[in-house]
Order: sequence, then C-alpha cells, then structure tokens
Amino acid sequence: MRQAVTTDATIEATVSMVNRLSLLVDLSSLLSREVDFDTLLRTACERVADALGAERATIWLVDAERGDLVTRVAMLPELPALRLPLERGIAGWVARTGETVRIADASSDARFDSSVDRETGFTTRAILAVPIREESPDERRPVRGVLQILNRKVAGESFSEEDEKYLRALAAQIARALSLTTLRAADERGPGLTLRGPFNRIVGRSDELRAVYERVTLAAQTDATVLLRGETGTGKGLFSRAIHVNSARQAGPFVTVDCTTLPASLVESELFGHERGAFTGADRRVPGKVELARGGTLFLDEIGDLPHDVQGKLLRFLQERVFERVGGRQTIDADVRVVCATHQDLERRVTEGRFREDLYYRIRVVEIDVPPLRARGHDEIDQLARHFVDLYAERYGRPRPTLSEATLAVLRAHVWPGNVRELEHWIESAIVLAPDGNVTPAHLPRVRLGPAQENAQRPALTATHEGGRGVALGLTLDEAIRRYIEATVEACAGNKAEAARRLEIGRNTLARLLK
Ligand SMILES: Nc1ncnc2c1ncn2[C@@H]1O[C@H](COP(=O)(O)OP(=O)(O)OP(=O)(O)O)[C@@H](O)[C@H]1O
Repeated sequence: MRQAVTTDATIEATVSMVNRLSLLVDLSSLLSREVDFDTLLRTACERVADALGAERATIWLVDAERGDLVTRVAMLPELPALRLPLERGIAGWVARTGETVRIADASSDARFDSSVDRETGFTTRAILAVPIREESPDERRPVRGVLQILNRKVAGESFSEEDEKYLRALAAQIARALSLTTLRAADERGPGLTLRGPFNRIVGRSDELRAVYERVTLAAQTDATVLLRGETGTGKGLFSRAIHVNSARQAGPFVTVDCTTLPASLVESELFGHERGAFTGADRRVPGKVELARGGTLFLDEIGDLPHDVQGKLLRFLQERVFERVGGRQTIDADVRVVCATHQDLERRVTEGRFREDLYYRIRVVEIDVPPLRARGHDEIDQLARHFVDLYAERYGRPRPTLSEATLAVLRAHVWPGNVRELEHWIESAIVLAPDGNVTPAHLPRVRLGPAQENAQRPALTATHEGGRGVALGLTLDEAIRRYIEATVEACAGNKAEAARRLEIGRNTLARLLK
C-alpha cells in the first residue's frame, strides 16, 4: 500500500516536471508564432496557471507613461483592464524593487492591497510574484512587468522554492517577447510603420495589400470610426486588431462583438449591458461590451447583421458617445474607438431598408477595402502558403515541408472563394496528411462547391504571360479573348503596342477586341 502511494507520488512529480519543461519549450514557440498580442498573453497566462497548479495567473505590464501597472489578462474575460499604481500592492512592490515575493498568506503581509480582490470578487491567499525582465547578469535592467500567480489549487498548499525558479524562467521568456513588441511599437509610431512582426504577423507585399497597410496606418493615428470591407476570410479581423495595436489605445482592451452569432434579442444587452431585472433571468447588472472596451477599441464584426432596432442605439452612441444599459435610466459615457467589418453589400441593405442610412454614413468615416486573395497575385499566394507551412509544421511537430512546383501551381490556379482562411485550412490539412513533409497536390483538399460557385471555380486555363492571374473557363469566347488581351496589356505594364506585338496582332485589332 505504502509502496503504491510512493509510486503514484513519483509518477505525479514526473508528470508535473515533464509538463513544466514542455511549457518552457511551448511558451517560446507560442511567443514566436502567435499573431495577436492579447491572445498571446491570455494563452501564456492560462498555461502558466495550469503548469503551476495555480488558481490564477496574471501578467502585469509597467505603463511607464502613466506610472502604473496594467493588465488585460487577469483570466477574467468579463473584466476590462485593471490598473494598479506602482506604489500599491505586491505587484507594485515587485515592479519597483525587482525582487521576488513568495508568501503563503497575503492578508498578513502589509504590502498586500486588497482593492483588486474587491474589484474582481477573488480571494487571494498565496502569492508568488516575479519581475519580468530580460535575464542578464546586469540586475539593473528595467523591469517591464510582473508575472504573478495566486493560490495553489490544492487547498492549504503554498508555492515552493522550485515554483519560484520555474516562474522566473518563464518571466525571462516573456520579457524577451515584450522587448520585441516595445521596439516595434516605437518603430510603428514613426512614418515607416510596418505591420509585420511576431505579434501581428500579417503576410503580404502585393500593391493591393500595401494600399490596405497605408490606410490602416493612417486610421490608427486617429480615433476615427473605420469600416473594413471585404469577402469572408480576407483578414478583416486581423486588420481590425492591427488598427488597435498600432493606435494610442494599444494598452487598452480590444473587444469583439460578432453581430452574426448573437440572437437578435441579445444583441442590445451584449453591446450596452443590462440592469438587474431588465428581463427574465437578468438577476444581476451586467456591463456591455461597450463598457468593457472603455479606453480601447470595440470591433463590431459583420455589422450588416446588426438588428434594425439596435442600429439606432449604436448611432446615438457613435454620435454622442453615451448610452443606457437595457432596463436602465442612467446615461453612461464611454471613451471607445469603433471599428466595424462587413462582407455584405451595405448599400443594397440600405436600399432594402434593412440598414439605416444615417448609421451607414456614420460608420464609413474611413473605409478600407481588403482585397480578395485572387486579386493579390501569385507571389502573395506563395508567400502565404509558406507562412502557413511554417506555422502548422511547428504546431503539429511535423518536418517543415517544401511545396512542390506542382502543388504551388494548384494553389495559384485556385480561385479562393474562402480567401486566406481557405488557404490556411488547405495547408493545415496538407501538413497533417503528409507526415514525411512531402506535400504534393494529392494532399490538397478536393474542391467541392455548390453550383453557384462552379463557374467562378474553373481556373484551369491559365494565361501564359508573366504576372497573369489566369482566365476562368466557362466564359464566352469573346469574353475570354477580351480578358486574355487585358491580362496581356497588364503584363506589359499598360503598353498596348507591346501587348499587340506579343499577341502578333495589329494595334487596331487589339483596340477592337478590347471593346
Ligand atoms: N495577410 C494575412 N497574413 C497572415 N494570416 C492571415 C492574413 N489574412 C488572413 N489571415 C488569417 O486568415 C484567417 C482569416 O482571417 P480573418 O478572420 O481576419 O478574416 P475575416 O475577413 O475577418 O473573415 P470573416 O469575414 O469570415 O470574419 C485568420 O486565421 C487570419 O489569421
């Protein structure tokens, strides 16, 4: 019996050790590949709490300008950012002194500040908090933040010296990632802003995408309302975050509302919150997403689906920045920047009376068209494919495959109705299905489409000139000739004489066929 207990304990200790080591490896790969900074921090916190058997993990970041600590990742999604003055609390003390704090009973420590517990409704018992700063013999490196874990899940246990060493190693990794972002944030305020980087890895250098970067950059410098338009999967969500992380609001929350997935009856309370007793089942006051986005950015995805009666309330909020919670009389204000996205024909919805015209004008202060993937050229398809190959090979622990020419040819010829998201799924599935790293066209999904998409999806006839984007089959001969000539003119940089020469026809014939 005794023997069995010892064995179990040994196994448990080994499993815990393996988990911890794999988290160290895992965290560094997470830090190098995660596209979005908020998600990165949140995931890092969840994993740290898990590996250390803690009830909660928090990454506090030093906001040097305001002289306080801020966190958006308290593992409480319903809460906005928490701020803590540097002179208060254990985290403040660690940030100021750069020293580690490990205590079993927070309430008996004079440095402990219970105000955060009051705000979150959490009861802190044990605390382990370490400074986030790059590891170096030079202890004077600036402290960028504090990594803190609270309460062992096993009641009565506190954190050990070994936990402390381990948490310090994790904090050093986070520090390295943060120094990258800070450098980038400084760069990005300058005129030559680049949206590429480990935390906001938007891939693509086509002229079409550069035009988007330019608008995103300009929009990010202001609080103007933005409308992102484009087909599904083109990256509207990614660009909305890019606007946020490149704006002065980057330290504030980024809150998303997907207007499609919510039942119409819940959209208003989701956006503006409700008071206790506002409707059956409303047993407490709940803040809306607008309130949670205070100081940051509110992203309204698929705005075209916003129910008509909520459109008026949103319009008022956009005009006056005030609103009332459902069932409430108090007028509340919120400093929030709004970014919207849609794949729909909003003009048509306005004509049909399904979208308010006044709201339509209000949201399109800055309009950004995100181009479909098929309009971005072959180079961009290759580049994105390689990006996703790296991403998924690493995620699934597969050897990094090379894409054969035949595979690239299939990718280039596809019309991509699902855009970048579809390409991402194709590559993910190929990586899974080709464990030896040898991806061939056989590993790509078979295209299965409904009849409506079939015509658009027949790109087998490909223009042979440089830079051509392919000519779809299923066209009339006249239309195919016209498109082929247009593509040739485009490949000749608009030089019609050169295009006519290559096509071995006269300039007049070319002009006539183009009509
Ligand atoms: N330029 C890009 N570089 C890297 N990844 C991209 C790029 N564009 C899109 N993606 C990836 O493609 C997927 C779809 O992007 P996203 O969700 O932003 O598209 P969307 O236009 O908002 O789609 P929907 O309209 O369906 O919501 C995401 O996984 C995103 O990370």
